[in-house]
Amino acid sequence: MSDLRFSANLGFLWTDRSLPDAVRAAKVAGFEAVELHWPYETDTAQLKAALAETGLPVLGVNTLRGDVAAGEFGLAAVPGREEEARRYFERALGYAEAIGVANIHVMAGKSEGTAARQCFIDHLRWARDLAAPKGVGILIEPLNLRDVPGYFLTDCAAAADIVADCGGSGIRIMFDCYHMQIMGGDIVSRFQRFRDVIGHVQFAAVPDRTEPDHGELDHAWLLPELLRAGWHGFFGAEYKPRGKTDIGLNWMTQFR
Ligand SMILES: O=C(O)[C@H](O)C(=O)CO
Ligand SMILES: [Mg+2]
Repeated sequence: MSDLRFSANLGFLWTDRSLPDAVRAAKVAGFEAVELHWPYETDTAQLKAALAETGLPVLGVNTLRGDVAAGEFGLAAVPGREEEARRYFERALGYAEAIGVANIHVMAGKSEGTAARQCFIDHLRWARDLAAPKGVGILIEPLNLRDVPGYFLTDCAAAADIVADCGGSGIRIMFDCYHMQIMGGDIVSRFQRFRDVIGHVQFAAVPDRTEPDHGELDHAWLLPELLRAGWHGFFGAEYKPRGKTDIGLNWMTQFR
């Protein structure tokens, strides 16, 4: 593999296997890290064993979204839901400590306005102060409004302001090229502008969020360009395979 290091997002990849077996599959495919969405039903001992066996680090887990059937997508920026949001964070932190996870993605939820922003900031400060002594960082991710109408956080500038208002340390932006392209594009200059507060990068084809081998974004150009723009971390493959995950992995060969 070139200088690019890839992380397999197991919320989308190898979902036909148990999570421990998905970790093993990621290792065989050449990924150098994994990231999870909501692994909470998976036994931590079994997951830990697969991680130890493969040596893959876990870059992140998400806080729970709430009542998904009712359209909820996180609670951290939803006034009136503060206690539940804190319980979700504590659950994520407990799981992160049990298996060893670098970051928790705190999901903001659907809301708007100054009360929602203040609610999010209060939650993030509290969460960061709880997680930092345990060596766990916080990520916040602007999402696109086409997939998640009404989501509170949709824009890097707003996310960077929130990080600053939280005091700057321990909280970073998850820069997902898929969402960024849908919410205005200009990905490389946006990355450069917010580089100092970016803590993870993800990608997928736009517009269909499948393998990064077609569509609006030329990943063979974009990902090395982000390295040139100063990114030193992993690139999270957060796409929904068109078929079996293994069959769609040819996109990786262009980076070898
Ligand atoms: O959908 C995404 O891009 C996220 O990274 C996520 O974790 C859940 O929405
Ligand atoms: Mg993402």
